[in-house]
Amino acid sequence: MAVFNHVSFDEHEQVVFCHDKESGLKAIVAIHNTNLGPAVGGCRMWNYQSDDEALTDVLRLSRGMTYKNALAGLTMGGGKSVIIADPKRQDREALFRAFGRLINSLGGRYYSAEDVGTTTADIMIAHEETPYMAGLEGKSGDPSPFTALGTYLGIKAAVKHRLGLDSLKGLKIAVQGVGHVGYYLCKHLHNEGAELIVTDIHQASLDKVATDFGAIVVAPQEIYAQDVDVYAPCALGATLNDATLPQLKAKIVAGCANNQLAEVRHGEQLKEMGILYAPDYVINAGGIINVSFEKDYDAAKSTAKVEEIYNTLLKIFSQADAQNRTTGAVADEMAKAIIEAAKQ
Ligand SMILES: NC(=O)C1=CN([C@@H]2O[C@H](COP(=O)(O)OP(=O)(O)OC[C@H]3O[C@@H](n4cnc5c(N)ncnc54)[C@H](O)[C@@H]3O)[C@@H](O)[C@H]2O)C=CC1
Ligand SMILES: O=C(O)CCC(=O)C(=O)O
Repeated sequence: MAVFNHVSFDEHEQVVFCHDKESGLKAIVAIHNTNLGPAVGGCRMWNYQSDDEALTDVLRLSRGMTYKNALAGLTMGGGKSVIIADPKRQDREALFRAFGRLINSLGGRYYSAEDVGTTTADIMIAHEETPYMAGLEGKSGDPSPFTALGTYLGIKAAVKHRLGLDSLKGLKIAVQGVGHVGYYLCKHLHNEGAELIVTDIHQASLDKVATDFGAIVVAPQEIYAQDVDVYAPCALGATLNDATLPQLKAKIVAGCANNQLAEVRHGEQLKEMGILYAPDYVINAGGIINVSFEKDYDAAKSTAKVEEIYNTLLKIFSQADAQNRTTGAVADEMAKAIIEAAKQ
């Protein structure tokens, strides 16, 4: 397993592999860039099929956090951690205590938080072993509702730009993944009168959105080809790839999942297809923005900053049109300028 020659290695500052025999913890922490401040990004717990798959994920996710934090105007660098384990695992205390000790050993270069497969309860356990945890209960808490708010506003910005509409009323929106963020997102969309088509691999989550918001449920492999206005990827990454792009009928792709494009060229393909893509790390910054307010937490201030995502996206969309470039290329350029300026 190569690290420095890995296809997703992007001059990461530090990659730490950890094993704890007693708890069985196997984790990787990737600190991508700290120009803007200590690295901050959540911890994902997943049944990775191999160490290499976990490494790829943490390298890609941590890079995304650097760009996300920069473009959201936060004084935080980018990092992420992954735990190789079943996310449904029941005995979690020893595991997250060991994880907390791992994070503590990094001395504050990286702060962790909740992500796919982890909960704020896990984060609170780890916090007993280290101060370097964010999204704490009683402080900023679960970032998911704020990620959902930002994603909802990002969908509205994309609809405004691509369809010229101020409301989502009557629009059809396909949501892939109705977990922590997906559920709250569906609530916003439903409240504004959108028609929802959803999928997930977890039946109880599907039942809940069907009951609460009248969503139509389809099988996971059927979500891409739905005749909808917006496709919102809200599960795992790399779902925009060679197999799925030809199926898309949506005019807009805008969702909260990290690393939606399998490769950069899939962003170019979306542009050629006339599909407006809201860059993932811009539209899904609501959670990390909320986490950034952890100290002296103020929900109103956090909400106001999350609302800025709407205008940031409109600016990216307009610039991409004017320069005939992909939205991803424009967002990357803006983020890189901020990261470089911080270095100076
Ligand atoms: N929680 C947060 O505040 C943030 C989350 N994100 C990203 O948003 C995405 C969702 O995050 P959460 O809602 O927190 O995670 P979650 O784990 O609560 O929800 C993900 C959902 O996707 C479903 N899923 C997994 N594979 C699937 C498949 N092949 N087809 C359909 N559904 C599938 C899962 O069953 C689960 O219900 C992730 O990519 C995460 O990295 C990004 C920024 C912040
Ligand atoms: O909101 C979170 O879960 C923490 C930040 C993060 O990991 C993310 O934005 O992907």
